[in-house]
Amino acid sequence: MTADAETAFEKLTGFLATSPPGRLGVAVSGGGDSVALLLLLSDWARADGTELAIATVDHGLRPEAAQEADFVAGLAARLGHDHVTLRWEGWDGTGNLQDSARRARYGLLASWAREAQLDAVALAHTRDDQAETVVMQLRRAAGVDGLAAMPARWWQEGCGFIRPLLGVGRDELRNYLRDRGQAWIEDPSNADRGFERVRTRDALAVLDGLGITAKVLAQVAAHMAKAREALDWHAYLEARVVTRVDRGDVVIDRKGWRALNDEIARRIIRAALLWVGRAPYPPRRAKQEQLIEAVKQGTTVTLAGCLVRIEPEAIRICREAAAVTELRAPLGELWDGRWRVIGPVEEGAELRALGEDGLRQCLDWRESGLPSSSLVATPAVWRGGILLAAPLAGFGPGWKAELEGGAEGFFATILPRGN
Ligand SMILES: Nc1ncnc2c1ncn2[C@@H]1O[C@H](COP(=O)(O)OP(=O)(O)OP(=O)(O)O)[C@@H](O)[C@H]1O
Repeated sequence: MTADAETAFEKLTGFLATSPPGRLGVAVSGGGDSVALLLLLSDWARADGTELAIATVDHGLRPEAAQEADFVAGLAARLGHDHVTLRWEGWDGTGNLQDSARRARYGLLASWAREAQLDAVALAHTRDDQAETVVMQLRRAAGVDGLAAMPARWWQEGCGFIRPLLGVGRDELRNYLRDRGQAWIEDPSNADRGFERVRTRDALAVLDGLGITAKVLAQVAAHMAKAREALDWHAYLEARVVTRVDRGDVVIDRKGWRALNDEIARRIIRAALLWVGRAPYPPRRAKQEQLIEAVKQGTTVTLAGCLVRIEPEAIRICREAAAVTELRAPLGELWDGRWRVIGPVEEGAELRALGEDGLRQCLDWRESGLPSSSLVATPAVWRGGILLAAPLAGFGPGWKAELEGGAEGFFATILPRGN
């Protein structure tokens, strides 16, 4: 082994030693980083007796993608590992394509891992990717969380993801591949200056001259990740004291919240918005700060699919009715990503928001103790225009609505996610 190969292999082995997976998935695009990861992991797996399974995502966006998947399949077969190509057909033409493709990729990998009963899926992000992420976050005036950049381990959609090469440089991996005589596919978008990441890569070459190397930037990310972990713990412990979950709402004690350190107070509000509003990302920092100012002034506001309602003693964060008006789900499936409604089987019935019309039919809704603004955004069972049940408003015997993950699910979102 060359020096580069040895360092990369040692770092990978050290990373995996902390919690060795029994069956490991590897996400391989065919690019240099992930081909190197595959080769390194294949050597490690042979020595360790671990089973590897390989997946390539074909986003269906470039004609070459199918050939790239075949290239990876061939390599996996040569190394003696199973390979699957996961196809994405879901882009509806709305939103940011890159972002949608990335989210779809993680979704496809997670469901593959769950089905194949893999303990984790490894991705090939390198120290250089980490450094680029830090610089891109600087541009967004990020705080501790953003500068912590990419975590080395995290859990998403029922699947553990790991990035065992975050401590290894891209050049080391390329040298390793050359030494092994292993080809890879160069992604043409890596040279497209239309992408922020490519421009950032060029900027890093300039920063390098100032001693701000990829290694230094990756260290900054590691320091920030430690700080983030401490802040998450602090926020979690305080949330336990000042916050409770009331059905689907998060209710924060106003006095207790006002006495908190600003950063911790912001984290608790942000967690509540994410959990109630189901958004993949929190609102921008400036928006969060405006919201906090409004809350301090005692003004009720809406943000990120939530209604933040000021009560005499509490800040009640509930789902915004307008955000769920169009949501529909068959009975038995999750509604609004978190509610499961259970009751007698009803032909032709579906889940929709209770809404104002529905609430008018729930004569005893006040007995629920929930404000009408919360109730209108709760799940109800409808057949056409007929309301069959509204479990949270006490309408329809034999029905109940349960929160997926329970109230603890909220507190769990504040806990440190792992670095
Ligand atoms: N089409 C793909 N099929 C399988 N794995 C992929 C694919 N694209 C990316 N990956 C995995 O993700 C890693 C990072 O890829 P890349 O840098 O292109 O993603 P990104 O979009 O910049 O980052 P991220 O996915 O974290 O947002 C790759 O090294 C590989 O492990």
